Amino acid sequence: MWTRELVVSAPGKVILHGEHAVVLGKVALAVALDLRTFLRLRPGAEGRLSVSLPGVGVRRSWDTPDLRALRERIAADGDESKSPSVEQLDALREFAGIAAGASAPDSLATLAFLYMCLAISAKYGDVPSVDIVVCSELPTGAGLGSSAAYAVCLAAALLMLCGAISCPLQEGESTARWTEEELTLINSWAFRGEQVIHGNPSGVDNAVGTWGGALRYQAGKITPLKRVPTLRILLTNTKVPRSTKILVAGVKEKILKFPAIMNPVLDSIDAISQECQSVLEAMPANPSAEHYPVLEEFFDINQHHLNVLGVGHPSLDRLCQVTASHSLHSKLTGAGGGGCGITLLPPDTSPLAVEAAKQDLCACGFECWETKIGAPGVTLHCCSSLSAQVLHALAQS
Ligand SMILES: Nc1ncnc2c1ncn2[C@@H]1O[C@H](COP(=O)(O)OP(=O)(O)OP(=O)(O)O)[C@@H](O)[C@H]1O
Ligand SMILES: C[C@@](O)(CCO)CC(=O)[O-]
Ligand SMILES: [Mg+2]
Repeated sequence: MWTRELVVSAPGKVILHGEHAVVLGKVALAVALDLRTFLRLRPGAEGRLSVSLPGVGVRRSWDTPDLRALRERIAADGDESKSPSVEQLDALREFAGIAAGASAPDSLATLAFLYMCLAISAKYGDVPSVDIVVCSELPTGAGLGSSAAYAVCLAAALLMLCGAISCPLQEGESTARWTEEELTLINSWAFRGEQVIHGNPSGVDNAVGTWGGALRYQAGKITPLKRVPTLRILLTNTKVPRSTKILVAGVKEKILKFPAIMNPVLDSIDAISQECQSVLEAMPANPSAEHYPVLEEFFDINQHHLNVLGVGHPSLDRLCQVTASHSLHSKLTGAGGGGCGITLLPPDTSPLAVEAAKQDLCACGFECWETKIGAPGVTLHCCSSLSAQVLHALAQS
C-alpha cells in the first residue's frame, strides 16, 4: 500500500544546436529549463488507479485487476531495452477506447501512461492503488520537451511505486534526488514513453529531463558539459501547434529522397554543435559581449540548415526577422514547424532594446519570456515545499 503524498518534477529543455540531426546520430547540445512538469502521487481508493492530466484534458481511472489482465494479454514483458510493439499499442488503444492512429495530445498521453505502467509493473510488480495528477509549466507541443518531462515524471513515479528505485526523501527533507544508477533506469523507461509519443525519439529530451544541467548527447551517449557560461536567452512561443512525431518523420523522408543533398547539411549541423561546445567550454563563467558574435553566427547558420531540412515555418521566419531588426539573433528550438524559438541576449543589450524586441514579438501574437538555463533534473519533493502556484495547479484537477 502507498501511504505518502509526494510530488515528482522534471524540467523541460532547450536545444541549443542539433535538433533533428541528433535523431540520425549527430551531436546535440541541450540545456534544462527553469520550467517544470509536476506529478503528484496520493494514496487512492483500494483496487483503483486514477490519472488526471488537466493539461491535455484526461481524467481516467481503472480497476487494477483489469490492468493486470491487460498486462498478461499484451505480454508486456517489462524489458526496458525493448521498444513498444505495434500489437501492444493497438491492444492498449482498444482497452482505452482510443481510435487507431489517433495522435491528439490526450490519446498519446493516455497511451504512454498505460504502456509505461504495464511494462514497468510486469518487471517490478504491481503498481499500488494511487491517484496521479500531472500539471506543467511547459507549453505542450511547443519544442520545450513537454513530452519528455511528462515521460520522465511517469518513469520515476512508477518505478518508485513498484519499488524498483528508492524513495529517497527522508522525513523532514523538502527535496531529494536519486542515485546515478536509479537515474539511468528512470531515463531508459522515460525513453520508452517518448517512443510512444514521438515514434522515433533520439533520447536527448528525456536525458535532459532526467539529469538536468547542460549536456552533449550523441547516439545515447550523455556527456555533461564541462563548463556552461551564464547565457541570457529569450524564449518565444509562436503558439503555432505542431507535432514532433510528424516533423521527425518528414525529415527522414527528405533525407531518403535527397541523401546526397541532405547528408552534408546534417554533417554541418553536427560540426556546429561540436564547435559550439568548444566555444562554450572555453568561455568565462560570465561572458562579455565580445564572446557572443560567434554564438550568434552559429544560430544564424543553423537556422538556415533547419529550414533546408523542412522544419521551418513562416512564424519562425517572422520571429527571426523581428529580432534581427533589433540586432538580435534567433533560431528555432526543438522540432520546429512552429513552436518555440530562442534568441541570444548579449550582456551589452540595453534593457530598452530587449523590451522593444519583446513588444514587437508580442505584437505578432507570440509570447516571450527570459529564461534561466541549467535547472536540476528529475527531483522528488515533499508537497509542503512546493510553491503555492504549483500546489494550486495540482489541486485544480
Ligand atoms: N502535461 C502533460 N500532461 C500529459 N501529457 C503531456 C503533457 N505535456 C506533454 N504531454 C504529451 O506530449 C505530447 C507533446 O509532445 P511533442 O513531442 O509533440 O511536443 P514537445 O515535447 O512539447 O516538443 P519537443 O519534442 O519538440 O521538445 C502531447 O501531445 C501529450 O501527449
Ligand atoms: C526534433 C528532435 O531532435 C528534438 C525534439 O525536442 C527529436 C528528438 O531528438 O527526439
Ligand atoms: Mg517531445
